[in-house]
Amino acid sequence: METPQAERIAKLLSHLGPQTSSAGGVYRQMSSASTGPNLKVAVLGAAGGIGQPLALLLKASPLISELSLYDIVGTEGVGADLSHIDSSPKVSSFTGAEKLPEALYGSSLVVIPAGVPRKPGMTRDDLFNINAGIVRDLCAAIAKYCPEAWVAIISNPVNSTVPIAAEVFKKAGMYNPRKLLGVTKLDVLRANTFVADAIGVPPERVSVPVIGGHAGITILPLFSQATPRVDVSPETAKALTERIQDAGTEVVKAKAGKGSATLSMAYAAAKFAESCLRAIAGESVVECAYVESHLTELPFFASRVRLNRNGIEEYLPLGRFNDLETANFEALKGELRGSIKKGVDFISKA
Ligand SMILES: NC(=O)c1ccc[n+]([C@@H]2O[C@H](COP(=O)([O-])OP(=O)(O)OC[C@H]3O[C@@H](n4cnc5c(N)ncnc54)[C@H](O)[C@@H]3O)[C@@H](O)[C@H]2O)c1
Ligand SMILES: O=C(O)C[C@H](O)C(=O)O
Repeated sequence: METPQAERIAKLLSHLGPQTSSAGGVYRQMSSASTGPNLKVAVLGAAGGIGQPLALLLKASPLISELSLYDIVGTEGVGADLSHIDSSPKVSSFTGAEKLPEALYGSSLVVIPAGVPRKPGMTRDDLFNINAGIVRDLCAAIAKYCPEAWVAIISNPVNSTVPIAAEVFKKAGMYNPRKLLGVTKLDVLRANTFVADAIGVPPERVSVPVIGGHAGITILPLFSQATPRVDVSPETAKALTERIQDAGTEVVKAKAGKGSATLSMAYAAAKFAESCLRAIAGESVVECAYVESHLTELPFFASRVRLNRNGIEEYLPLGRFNDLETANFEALKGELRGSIKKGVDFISKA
């Protein structure tokens, strides 16, 4: 049952996000679970382009008791602003490394959008030199101060930053691969949107699994497993695949030096976080995520996973590929393997 307060928030903010095929818009989903547990969620990089709208969306979640905002600069202003919204989550703000332990302590879920974004002409891998160290240090703190937390990584290059996190956690002796998730949800939202346009149905009704990784050709949408049925020519399927693979670059170009996707990413991350919180609360939830995996010969791979209170409960089979998907699957392996190795080596050879 929705509480009046949650209902108000849902109404006030519902214009910001469309309904989804699975269970309604992000606010509606959050409100409908208003009787859920009290959970602390930490956002690391909370004052950034993704962090701020993500924090706003999470402030509307009745599943959250404390929204802990952390950044190396400017967190207090964001926190003060959000704290005036009359929704349940209590906002706490922490700036600077010395405040990180307090920001993390007691968290059930840590979402990490900290790090630099791309500028036109860059690949996600070009961010490695800066973001690898940021993710390493944040994960070392998570290992110390909230080792039981679920960790959702947004910082690019995701194909490498998730293996980095895994290695840091292994070194700390607390690694649980079932609770470490690379956020690839934006690829799913994009696939749903572009396919909906192509087949002439509302995007809310479309669900396209996207597997592989989160960079260029490693992003592999599976139209053959979409609902509703995607009946398009091979040429259209190829063009759609390429648009989904290049969608991040499309936004980087359009922002012309002012960063990469922030608003769509915040929306995707809020929905993803909500799925994690629902799972922590005991629901069974299916999401696509980039995780340590044995479904392929690659040690990390994005696929559909079923989440429950312990993290990943089940790695859903990849299913049958059509010819285009088979070719794309073969094509992505080299790049993804290289990105994983680069992340692992960054920690193990340090
Ligand atoms: N996974 C995805 O689908 C996806 C989508 C979009 C962007 N991204 C990535 O997310 C990251 C953030 O993008 P953005 O647009 O929000 O960038 P941004 O520069 O606007 O914000 C990043 C924030 O991180 C903070 N930060 C830097 N170092 C930090 C540290 N050590 N600890 C805590 N915070 C720190 C900065 O102060 C800043 O506020 C980028 O790496 C970008 O490529 C991923
Ligand atoms: O493209 C980027 O650099 C950001 C993000 O990974 C995206 O897919 O939008």
